[in-house]
Amino acid sequence: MYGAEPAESERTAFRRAEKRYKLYKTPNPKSRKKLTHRTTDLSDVVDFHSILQSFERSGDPPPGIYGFQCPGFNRPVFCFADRPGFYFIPSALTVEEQCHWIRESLTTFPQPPNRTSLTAIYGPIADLFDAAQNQKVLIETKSLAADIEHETKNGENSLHTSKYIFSEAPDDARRGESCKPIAASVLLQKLRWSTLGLQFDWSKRNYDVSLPHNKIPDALCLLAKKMAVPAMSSREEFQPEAAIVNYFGPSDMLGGHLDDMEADWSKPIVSISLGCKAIFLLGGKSREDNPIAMFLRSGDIVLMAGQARECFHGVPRIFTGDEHADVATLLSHFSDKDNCCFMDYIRYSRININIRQVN
Ligand SMILES: O=C(O)CCC(=O)C(=O)O
Ligand SMILES: [Fe+2]
Repeated sequence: MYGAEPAESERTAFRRAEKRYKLYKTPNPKSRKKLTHRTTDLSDVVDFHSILQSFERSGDPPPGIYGFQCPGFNRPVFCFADRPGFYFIPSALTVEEQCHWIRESLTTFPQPPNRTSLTAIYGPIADLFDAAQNQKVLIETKSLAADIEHETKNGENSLHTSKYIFSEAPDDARRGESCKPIAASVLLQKLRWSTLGLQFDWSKRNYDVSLPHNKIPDALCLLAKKMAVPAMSSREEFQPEAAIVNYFGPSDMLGGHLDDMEADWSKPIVSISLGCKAIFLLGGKSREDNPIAMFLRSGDIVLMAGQARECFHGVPRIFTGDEHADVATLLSHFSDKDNCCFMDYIRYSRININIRQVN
């Protein structure tokens, strides 16, 4: 009672859970130089894949969880009794579909006019994944830089021009460059998000409808409409208008937050997991509520609608590497020569596509 105040970082139940599951590096007792990962107690993490297996065998879900069959779905959908509006659809996507959306997330989705986490620094840059695959480098070209300065001075819109381009060889690059070339592969590792459809402005935490954008791709729109059905009333259809694609590397995490910039919270956020396994924390309406921890694997889909839209949530942990990532089947689909670059990326990464109705 009279003990020291808890540190700021440990104040809330949500923060304590994040600390419990995040990746920690500790000194390796066997080697003075190397760091090792601290073992994490995963015994409280809900595993919907094993729940699905026993549910299909016996029809009995664990206490506090219920499963139901939704028309058009060949697998049951699960809910928590005390988190209305949250839906978990295990293995919603086939491995072929997962491969398709991983390819799209890396090649098409980061293309201008879609903005990415790199746009603020380099302007719109095209064909990042292709450039990384072909060992290209990003260079700043003096002539283009001068053009853009001229355009900007004349009040013209330079949203579609960038003074940075990818170049084949460092030798070529040296000619026009005014700063050090950056390997496309390094930039790809730094890619954290891209936005589709209506563009989300992270600095204002709002949708900026004045920014140029394309409509959400038709196939993604169709998938989201189909997957949203368990969370929609039978009279309404989900209308996807925006999507945020998150790219996670081995030590990345997404802190506890609410997604509250959409007008109608009765509509779900459709959230697709691809690549390495992760832990998802679903809190309550206060950061003081104890969050539920669950595994998210490639192909799982989560819906958050209604009351669940008011629940804090986050991703404190990604499991990379062959042992814990649960990506063996996925990797085997990418193992041929033409796809090995996707395999190299996804072995150590997770991608999340979350699709939203904004208005
Ligand atoms: O990565 C996830 O599974 C969740 C992503 C998320 O909550 C968000 O982008 O708002
Ligand atoms: Fe979110």
